[in-house]
Amino acid sequence: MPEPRIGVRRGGAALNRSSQEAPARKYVKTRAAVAREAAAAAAKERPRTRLAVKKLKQKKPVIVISESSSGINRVKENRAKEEVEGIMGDGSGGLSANKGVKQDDGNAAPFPEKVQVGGSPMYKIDRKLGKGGFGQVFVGRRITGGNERLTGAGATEVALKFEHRNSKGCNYGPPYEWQVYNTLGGSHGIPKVHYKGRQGEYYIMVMDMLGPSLWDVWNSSSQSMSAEMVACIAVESLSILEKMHLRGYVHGDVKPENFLLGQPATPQEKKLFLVDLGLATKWRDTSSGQHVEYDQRPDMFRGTVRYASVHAHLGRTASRRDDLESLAYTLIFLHKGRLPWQGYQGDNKSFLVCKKKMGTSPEMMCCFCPAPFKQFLEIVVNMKFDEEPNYSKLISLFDGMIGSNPALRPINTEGAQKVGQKRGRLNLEEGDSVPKKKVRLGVPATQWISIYNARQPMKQRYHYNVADARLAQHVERGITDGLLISCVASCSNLWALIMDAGTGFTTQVYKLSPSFLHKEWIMEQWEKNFYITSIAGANNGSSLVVMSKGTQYTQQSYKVSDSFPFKWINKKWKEGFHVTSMATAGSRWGVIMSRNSGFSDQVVELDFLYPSDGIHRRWDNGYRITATAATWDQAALILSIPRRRPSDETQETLRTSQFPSTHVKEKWSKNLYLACLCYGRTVC
Ligand SMILES: Nc1ncnc2c1ncn2[C@@H]1O[C@H](COP(=O)(O)OP(=O)(O)OP(=O)(O)O)[C@@H](O)[C@H]1O
Repeated sequence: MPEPRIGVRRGGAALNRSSQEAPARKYVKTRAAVAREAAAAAAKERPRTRLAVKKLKQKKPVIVISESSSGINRVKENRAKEEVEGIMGDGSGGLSANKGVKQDDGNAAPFPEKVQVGGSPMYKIDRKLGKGGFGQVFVGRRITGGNERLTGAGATEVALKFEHRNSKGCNYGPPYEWQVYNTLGGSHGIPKVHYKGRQGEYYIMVMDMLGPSLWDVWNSSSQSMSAEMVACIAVESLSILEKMHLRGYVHGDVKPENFLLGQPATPQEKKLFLVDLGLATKWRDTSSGQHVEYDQRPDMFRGTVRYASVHAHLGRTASRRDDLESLAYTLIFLHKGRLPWQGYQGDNKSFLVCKKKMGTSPEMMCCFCPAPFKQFLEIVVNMKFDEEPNYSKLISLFDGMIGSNPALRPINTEGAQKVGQKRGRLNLEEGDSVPKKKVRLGVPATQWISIYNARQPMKQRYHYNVADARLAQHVERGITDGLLISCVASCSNLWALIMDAGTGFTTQVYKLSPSFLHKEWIMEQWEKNFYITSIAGANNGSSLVVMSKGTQYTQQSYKVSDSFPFKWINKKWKEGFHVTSMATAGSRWGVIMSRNSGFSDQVVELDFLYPSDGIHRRWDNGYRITATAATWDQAALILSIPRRRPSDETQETLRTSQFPSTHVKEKWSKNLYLACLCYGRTVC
């Protein structure tokens, strides 16, 4: 069966080494970054749905500790009851897909017998051509007007795409897809829409009638396609995508079901078309001509799980690279007949598929495929968010696999031929003088991630490989020397402890406990006006929680869950909370959010490897890393904009296989101090 898709209509280069040490990543403010910050500041004046940070009245606190089945909170105001939020251990958030948006209109209003919309001829509805998650497509046989033509507005047979007016895609009027067809319809490889309008309960689009989809062809040819056939598909689909991208759109749902051939026994039968523009989005802003801004919302998935790019799974803003990654999976599927992540089921299917995509090296994925498949996959999965694809080069990869006589090719490749003639084919080595770092190695590795901030000179101390029994003596010695704990972490069930003189806290308590996290103790301390300032969890499930007095927090809430709790974080952001600490214990996440955190905005970077590209983009927009945590599978970084900007915004990151003891000393000599620390997945 074709793979269902999920979606709502309308809508860094990491390491090229396994567990070796990574060089320092440094934020240096360039002129371009300053300009981008100014643009971002201007953009902030526009309404944003992202964060609505309400300023709370700073009343004299009345402590109410509230607990319900839904969460653990410390409320420092008289508004306790309405503030109780969060579910401990419900596993919400993470990579959960945006389910339930597809409408099965099985029991919707009956389809009319005849259709006439937007000045079209009258059509009688004939056989069904196909059904997707949003619409149903029928043959429309013209019964008035027109002439005996096979194609065009007066064609005797057209395709009629129906979408029920109550379907999710039509909440705000006609389907969003109509708008996209207005711009793209009739351009190379996109069918033309001749008429559209509403009739009764349905929005109806009258378009060129096409033939079978590539999925149909694959299915009726013993579920495999020859390398030459797939190479032709690659060449032509790349030229279709190139033209679509040139017009500022990404398709967003590239898959075999959405590539249709022309009608059989017509001159179009070997021509390739791309349909279903309902998930298309703009990668380029029409008025400014600028690339759209980067963002990641890990709970936002649009597309079809089997073919979606990893970035789409992770909720990153769609860009040209995503169509190409989906095309790579489409081509491999058509040739090999299977993708390694088929067969996953259940609630966390999207997470498991994404993990498998990340964990399968291009070599593994393309074994038994001709070399261009691997080369293509490698190029597209290593592309940056706003990188312009080198379409000619990508087409060139497959060119050599295709017979030289165009008339004998199983698929027309006219579009690509034109592109090729115009530009001339590129030498494959061209532009490859600087080898790109590969992000997907298929060799997972865990490392320390350490973050350093520029600060006034101060005393800082670190301890690592600390067993439970030795923790107290380190802490006590630190306290005697005027230091308090600023950060804790864990690796191999041993603790790492950072103590310094610059925390601003007045008093501190901490608790080692066999559970993640010790609710009763936390609530007791909340009652005494302590707030959680640092947490760590060990693989054996134990935790170290540090709570302090003298913070600026006015309210605190925490959540423990089995997947990264983005949904909860997003909800708390809207209530004015920000993430102030984060940790993992095995595969569980623990996130602490506080009110009055001193941040004006916050974002998340979550990935199956260290998300270099995303971090650099956030840095350029004024964000700095303020919390990190990682499991064996994923690394998460919280980046925030402080309300009061420090005079020196320098931040550096390091990834090292050993605790970065010598590096820390080097950083100290440059007045850079450890600010966050975690151990977990950084390479995939
Ligand atoms: N112009 C056309 N000519 C012939 N068949 C078509 C045409 N457009 C669509 N179809 C058929 O109808 C099916 C559903 O169409 P389409 O993909 O546009 O609907 P959808 O509801 O948006 O699907 P999806 O669930 O993929 O979003 C296609 O897979 C194809 O088989």
